[in-house]
Amino acid sequence: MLCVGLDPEPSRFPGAMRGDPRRIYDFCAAIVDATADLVCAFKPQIAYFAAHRAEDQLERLMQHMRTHAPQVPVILDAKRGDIGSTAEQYAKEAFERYGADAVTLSPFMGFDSVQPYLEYPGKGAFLLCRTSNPGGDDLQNQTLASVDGQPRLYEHVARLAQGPWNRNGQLGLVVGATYPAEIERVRALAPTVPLLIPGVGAQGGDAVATVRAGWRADGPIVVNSSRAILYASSGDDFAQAARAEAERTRALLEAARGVA
Ligand SMILES: O=C(O)c1cc(=O)[nH]c(=O)n1[C@@H]1O[C@H](COP(=O)(O)O)[C@@H](O)[C@H]1O
Repeated sequence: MLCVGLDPEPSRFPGAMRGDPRRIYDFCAAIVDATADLVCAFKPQIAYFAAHRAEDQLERLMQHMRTHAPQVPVILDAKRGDIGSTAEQYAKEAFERYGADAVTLSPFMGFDSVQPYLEYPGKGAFLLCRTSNPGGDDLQNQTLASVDGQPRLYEHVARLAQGPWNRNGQLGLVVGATYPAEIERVRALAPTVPLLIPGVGAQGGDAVATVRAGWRADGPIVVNSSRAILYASSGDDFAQAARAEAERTRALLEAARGVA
């Protein structure tokens, strides 16, 4: 159930790497090598690469993961969302340029903004549903008076992803570990779609409550932790420390599933 998020921030790199954006690949590859046998996915966040003009390092990292951890799917966290013709370019970027297995998307622009990603057989898209940040409330918790039953916006997204939008079983949903009650609600509405759940670790989400609310034998969950694992140590033992933190988080998730 554990996904390690790859959000490289050079100012937090250890030792001689600190502050050097040219070491983004080296840092992330070391984390990948140290944790690959513990995880069900890796999730590189594209902004952490693009902000440093390090897209070439992201390409190398994607290649590294394919070669050294071919069993681990890679979710490119890009949170895209645009009209169909532009979405086609974003889909090409995610699936052809970077070779990602899945991508994160904002569903705000509607089904035609999601459809181009679904043209890639075997690839997945996780739609933002109830995000981990406090401001997620501002729109996602609004009631839709025009829809039957007057659901909240995030509940409507969950229904669409479980039903009419999920034409080939390629959709999943993003729900924050910081709101377990809402994870439970999403699970009731979307019992079988995979849930990507960020927010454990640095954002303080409850790993045990997350698993109890979201995990089902026929409904997988992918629980992401980024900073708590990446920066578990600021010393030269950073990769070992990342592994230890990943083991600790994974054990918590597994224990919670035992009683789920
Ligand atoms: O789509 C995401 O991955 C995402 C959705 C969400 O609701 N909250 C959220 O934190 N994320 C991402 O998940 C990661 C969380 O990082 P940490 O808080 O360091 O574990 C970041 O890359 C965020 O961009």
